[in-house]
Amino acid sequence: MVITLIGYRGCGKTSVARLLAERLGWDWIDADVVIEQNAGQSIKEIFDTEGEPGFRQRERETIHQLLQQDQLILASGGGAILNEQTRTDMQASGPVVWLNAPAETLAERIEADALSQSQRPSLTGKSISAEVAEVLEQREPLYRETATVIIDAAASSPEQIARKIEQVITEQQQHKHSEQDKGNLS
Ligand SMILES: Nc1ncnc2c1ncn2[C@@H]1O[C@H](COP(=O)(O)OP(=O)(O)OP(=O)(O)O)[C@@H](O)[C@H]1O
Ligand SMILES: O=C(O)C1=C[C@@H](O)[C@@H](O)[C@H](O)C1
Ligand SMILES: [Mg+2]
Repeated sequence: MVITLIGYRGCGKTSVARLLAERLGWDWIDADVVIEQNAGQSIKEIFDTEGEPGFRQRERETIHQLLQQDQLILASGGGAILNEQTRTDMQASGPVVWLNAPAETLAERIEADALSQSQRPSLTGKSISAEVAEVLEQREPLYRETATVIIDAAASSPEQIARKIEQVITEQQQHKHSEQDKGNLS
């Protein structure tokens, strides 16, 4: 089983993936980092040389591979859910957790993170706050549709969020098993 974290840049996927993996004793990995390692280029360089379509193809292939692992927390890229096959692959591999936060919170976090800004290409050429508002609105239905768990990622710390995810997923698994037991008895 793989637990996949989805959500816009700055929602906390990397921070929470590490903490959740520690709690469960699982591995964690960041899809963006694997894409960069495989390409030997930064995401910005991939966008420059291959355009967004080239990056998206690499992203789809990388996530497909990573989802073959077991006991893994996968921090996906902010736009990974744009691909239908990736959405289906994520759901088939285990719980998909959307870290949901308002556009203003995301923009504040992205603006405060100089490293992220230098390494991540602009998607629209607009200011960060205008881009987050516009792109989040487009993607929100896809995050919602793909998620099997939705978590408020603005109101609490990464530690609290990791604890909450563990709790919700454990409850969902217990429910699934008790439904299967009922099916086996009937
Ligand atoms: N729950 C939180 N409360 C406050 N700050 C947070 C929270 N989660 C993450 N942050 C901060 O927001 C920034 C972005 O977090 P992080 O890198 O984990 O997000 P991400 O979803 O992996 O972003 P990206 O898509 O750019 O990789 C970091 O500076 C992190 O410390
Ligand atoms: O939101 C997006 O489309 C992106 C988010 C990042 O995680 C990277 O995957 C890349 O910069 C694209
Ligand atoms: Mg990250």
